This record gives sequence, C-alpha cells and structure tokens, in this order.
Amino acid sequence: MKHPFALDNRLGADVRIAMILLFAALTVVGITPFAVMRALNGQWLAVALEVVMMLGIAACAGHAWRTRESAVAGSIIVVMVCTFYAALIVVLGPSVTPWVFVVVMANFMLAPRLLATGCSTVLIATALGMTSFAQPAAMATFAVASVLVMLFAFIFASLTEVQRTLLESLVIRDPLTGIGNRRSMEIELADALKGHLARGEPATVAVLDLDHFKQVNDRYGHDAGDRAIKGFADRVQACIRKRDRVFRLGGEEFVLLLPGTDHSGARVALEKVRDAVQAEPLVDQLRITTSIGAAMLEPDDDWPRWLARADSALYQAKDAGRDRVSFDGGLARPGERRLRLVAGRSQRSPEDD
Ligand SMILES: Nc1nc2c(ncn2[C@@H]2O[C@H](COP(=O)(O)OP(=O)(O)OP(=O)(O)O)[C@@H](O)[C@H]2O)c(=O)[nH]1
Repeated sequence: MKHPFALDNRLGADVRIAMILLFAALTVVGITPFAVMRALNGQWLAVALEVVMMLGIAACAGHAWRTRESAVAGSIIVVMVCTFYAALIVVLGPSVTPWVFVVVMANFMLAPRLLATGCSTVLIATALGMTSFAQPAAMATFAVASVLVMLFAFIFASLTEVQRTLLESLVIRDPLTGIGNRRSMEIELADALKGHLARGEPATVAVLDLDHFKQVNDRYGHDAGDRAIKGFADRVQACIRKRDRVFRLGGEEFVLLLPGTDHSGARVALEKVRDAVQAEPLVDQLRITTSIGAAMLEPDDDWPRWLARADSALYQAKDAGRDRVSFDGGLARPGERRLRLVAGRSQRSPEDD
C-alpha cells in the first residue's frame, strides 16, 4: 500500500523532478562549450569524462521523467557528478575547481541533505587535496568559501523542507482532527482500489457518522461539538490496525478504509469501533453513538461508487435506529440505494432524530 499521505510524495517528487530536468538542461548548455574547447585542445580524457557525465545525467533525468521516481534519480546524479568532478579536478587541476561551488549548490537541490553533505564534503576535500593553489591564502579562501556555500545550501534545503511539510499538512490534513481530509481520502481510496483489484485482495470502506450530532451542538455548544469530533477521531484511530486509514469527510462524517479486509473481518473491526465510541464519553460527560455503513470492494467498482455504496449502507443504519453497523447489499438493489442516498439526504429532518 502507498504511503498514508501519498500527496506528500507527489508534491516532493514533482519539485525534485523539475530540479533534475533543469539541472540536466543547464549542465548540457553549460558544459558543452567547454567539452568542445577541450576537444580542440586534445584533452580527450577530460572530454570523455564530461560526455559520459552528461549522458549519465540525461539518462537519470529521462528515467525520472518517465517513472516520476525522482528520489533515486536525484541521488544517483549527485554521486555521479561529484565523482566525475573529483576526477576532472585530478585531470585538469585548478581550472575546474570553481565548479565545486555550483556542484555543491546543486547537490542540495537534487538529493537528501545527508547524501548531499557527504558528497559535497568529499568533493571539497578532493579539491583542497588535489589543487595546487598559488598561495596558502588562496587555499584558505577556497576552503572557507566552499564550506560556507555548503552551509547556506544546507540551511536553504532545510527551510524548504519545513515549508513543504507545512504545505502538505495544509493540503491533506483536516485541521481540527489532524487526520487525512477529503482530498487525501480520494487519493488513497483510488490507490487502494487499483491495488486491491489488481491483487484480487478484499478491502472494505466504511462511512461513520456521529448520531444526533446537531443536538450536541445545540445543547453543549459548538466548542464541545468540536472537541467531540476530535475525540471521535482519536478514539477510532486508537482501535484500528496500523494499515487501516481514517479520514474526515466533513462535518461529523468520517471514512474508514480497511485494506485486505473481507465482510466478516470488517464486521468485527467496525463493531469494535462502534463499541469503543459509545463505551466512554467522547468529551466531558457526553456519550455519543455512531452509525456505520460499510461496503466491500466489488470488481466493477470505481472509488466513488464504492464509497456511495458504503454511504447508502449508512442510511440503512440510521433508518434502522442508529448505533449500528450496516453492510451494503442488504435490502435494496444498487439503483434503489442510490435513489435512497439522494432522497435520504434531502428529506431527513431534525424530527427524524
Ligand atoms: N461542532 C461542530 N459541529 C459540526 C461541524 N461540522 C458539522 N457540524 C454539525 O453537525 C451537525 C450534523 O447534523 P445532521 O447532519 O442533521 O445530523 P445529526 O444531528 O448528527 O443526526 P443523524 O446524523 O441523523 O444522527 C450539524 O448541526 C452541523 O452544524 C464541526 O466541524 N464542528
């Protein structure tokens, strides 16, 4: 199964792929004239190193573009470029040493900070050890300048990472409960559906709705209602397996994804959740029950249909008296359930509660 917050990976991967493509393009534009010049001077070893490096970068960029797998491609480029530049410094001497600054900056944009720091340190050490500087002061200047560039790049990469994490959490997390929001549910449900259908594994999705929640707000205030919603999310998370996922769909409605779980397994898991919710007050002395509708994945499902079947079952649970688990596929045929879903939404009134 994919990472719980698949969108995190997508955001990160897209930025890194953009950096890899930019780096590949700039490398070709920046290095080709030097390679031509060296070819004219007969420096064939250096030309060979530069051409092989450009081809390697282009291959990694192409792989990243095709597969959207940016992390490995970025790391390979960093190791490769540092190795080739260390070799070029040995072959060509001080004339290529200034490129170290560019490579160090690029390292932190393409690879994780630890790898970038390691490779940059090795490159700087090689440049210091293999370059014959005119004076000790020139060597000291190069050493200090390159370490400062590495430090700035490290700090910049760290700040970018912090901002990316913040952005991710704004995009995919529900701010009240801290669990995944509707957007992350859509991504994970689509991924789970594809994976489970391909492997022929069962999976169940459930829609959970707090009962008579309007009365909670009306009697105890919106703040108590908010705390109850948060308490509910915590309670559900505490009694599900690690690979199960819970999302807040909106309001007092939640979605629970149970991968690798068939009808009987889901029945046990969902009864456990239902029981845990009503067993203790969610907030202050407030005891709330929950109704749950569930649907097992069927071969011709897409994720909205799968979810709609669970939602339809939720209305059966509500109609049957609440505080219960209902499975899709009971009384009505699919067409009828869909009609119930639409009608149920618009016709329910507070008096029903
Ligand atoms: N405190 C709080 N209340 C919310 C939030 N989102 C939705 N609600 C309230 O949840 C209530 C949902 O009410 P209804 O959809 O009528 O359902 P219900 O009262 O739970 O009744 P049943 O679902 O039929 O058992 C409404 O009063 C909403 O204002 C929220 O984020 N915080």
